[in-house]
Order: sequence, then C-alpha cells, then structure tokens
Amino acid sequence: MTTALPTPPDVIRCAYAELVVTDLQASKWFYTELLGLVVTHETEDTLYLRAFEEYLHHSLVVRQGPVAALAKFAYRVRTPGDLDLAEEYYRALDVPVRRVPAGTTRGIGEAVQVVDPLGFPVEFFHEAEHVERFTQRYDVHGAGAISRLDHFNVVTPDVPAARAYYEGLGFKVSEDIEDERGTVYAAWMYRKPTVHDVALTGGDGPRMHHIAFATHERSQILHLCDHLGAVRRSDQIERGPGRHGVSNAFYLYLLDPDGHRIEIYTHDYYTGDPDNPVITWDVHDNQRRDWWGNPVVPSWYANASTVLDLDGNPRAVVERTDDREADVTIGADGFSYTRKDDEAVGFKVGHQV
Ligand SMILES: O=S(=O)(O)c1ccc(O)c(O)c1
Ligand SMILES: [Fe+2]
Repeated sequence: MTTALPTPPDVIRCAYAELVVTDLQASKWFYTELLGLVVTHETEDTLYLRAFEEYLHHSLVVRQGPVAALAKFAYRVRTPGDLDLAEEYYRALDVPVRRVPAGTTRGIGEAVQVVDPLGFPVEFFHEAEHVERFTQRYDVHGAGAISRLDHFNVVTPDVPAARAYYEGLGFKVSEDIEDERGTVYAAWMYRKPTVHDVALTGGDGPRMHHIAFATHERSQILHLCDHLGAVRRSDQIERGPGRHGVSNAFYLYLLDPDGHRIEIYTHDYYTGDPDNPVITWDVHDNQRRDWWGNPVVPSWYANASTVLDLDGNPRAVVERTDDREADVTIGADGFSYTRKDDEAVGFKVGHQV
C-alpha cells in the first residue's frame, strides 16, 4: 500500500529561471539589447532581469559559469506557510531538499530548493523584493517589448510519469500530443489560468527545452526577427516565427549565445474555469506544432540545455524508451497529414529531404 503524500504547496505560477552562461557580456547583449529585458541588478558575474509587466525583483537570473546549464526553475507559492508544505512534501518524496534563508538569491526571500522526481533543480519561494513595474514605461519599451515570463519547457523521458508528478502539485493538463496506441509525446500543464506554466516534452532528460516570455503583439515578435537580421545574427533564430497549433500562440524560438532556447510567445488562451476542456492532438497531425503546417527543424527536437543539481554539478540524462516524435513524423515535420484521410495530396513538403 502506498502512503498518501502530505499536502503539496500551493503553487501560483512559474516565476523565474536561473541560467548559467559562459560569456556574460555576450548574454547581456542578447537579453537586454535584443530582448529588452530590464536589468534590476548587476554584479560582476550575474544579471538579474525582468520583463516590463513584472514587479518582483527578477524573472531571469543569468550567471557566468564554466558550463552552460539551467541552475534552477523557480515557482512562486501563495503564502510563506507554503514553504513548510513544500519542505514536508519533497522530504516525503525522498528527494534532495534544502531550506535556504532570504537573500540566498538576491531579491528572493526564504526558499525551499529541491531536485524534483524528474531530476530538475526547482525552488519554491513566496517573499520577493518589489521593484518598479514598467508596464506603461513606453519611453523604455523597445519595439520588441516583452511583458512577462510565461512558461518553462522540460525534456523528460516519461511524459505520463511527469504528468502524474505535476498533477500531484495541483497542475492541470490543457493540451497534449498522443498517438493511436496511447503513447504520449508532450503535455502542457498550468497553475495560472493560461495554457501552461510547464510543458513536458518527451525525450532524454532531465534537460531544459526552453523558457518562454510572453509579449502582447505579433509585431513585437516580428521586430525581434528584423533586429537580428539587421545585426547579421539571424542564425540565433532557430524556429518560427509562426502560429502554434497547441496553445494557438504566435511564436518565435531564439538561441542565446550559449544555445539556451528562449521562446517569445504572444498570449495564448484563458484556462481558469474548473471545466476547462483538454485538447488532445494526434502526433501525425501536421498542424499540431505549427498551425500553418511548416516543418519543425530537427534541432528543435534534438537539442536542449543541461541541468545542474543543487551543488552545481551537471546531471546525467536518462534515455526516453517510448517512441520519439521526430521519428514517428518521419524526420522533421512536413511529413505528417494535413487532412487525416486525404491520401491523394500526400505530405506538405513532399519528399524534398
Ligand atoms: O509546438 S507546439 O505548438 O506544440 C508548442 C505549443 C506551445 C509552446 O509553448 C511550445 O513551446 C510549443
Ligand atoms: Fe513554449
């Protein structure tokens, strides 16, 4: 008989990520000059950054280090008391747990740091320093203005197991991708009333697939592309711009100087009612990941960032044993159906590759 877990902490939303980069100045250009994130604080080796609608100290920490990696994902919990619940919950899960004092991370109060059952370094906090909210500081917004952090995307070998773990934390599924045999390739899960705070991507993990910032308008995403073209750094555009099938958001994937994937994503849709319906996509539907049926570049399936443990050591990855999406759609997308039973037309990109 399995012992019931204690009450989980009340997670409000994804709140910040800490990335390790190998060249802080190169990363500073990318995150401030290109993306326009606001520098809340800067030290010799660390940047604390926030987007325009954010009033907590930061939503992204970029720290110089020897190995490019994700140092942690952080979720905000509703009350200080939720830290006790987090500590008890993760000790019951028998994973590494640390309670750290306020200020361990500049601008963040007392926190509970864990290596979650999926192998990711995760922090839970409530208290954080308030700073100026630039919502209407149009005098400093660039044409590519970014409003806030929207979600994390994690690569994990067993999506159903990861889904069950996050459901234990009170997350709900908004959309997922499956096949006719019931293999689950990806799932999107939320606490805040949008499509996701975390997405589960089936693959060798734990690895970070991307972190995403939201922006209000497609024109802001298009400006980021034009800006990269103007400075001859269009190779930092990995995928898009385009319209997602899942989430319906207009999207762009960029690679920072270390190859960390950053998505810029217009707002998706409201999921806050208790009977929000789940959308399940067929992995062979060519419009699931790009509504216009454009191919997903192979690197988007293959590449992801190393994650660290609580002592800063890179974690080994576990291979996915279920079918891999890039295989079942026969290489990059474009080799899936547009209309399910329409044999006459064949694949959108034909047999070009
Ligand atoms: O490519 S998908 O349409 O499946 C997609 C949907 C939402 C996301 O945030 C994402 O990264 C990818
Ligand atoms: Fe995303």
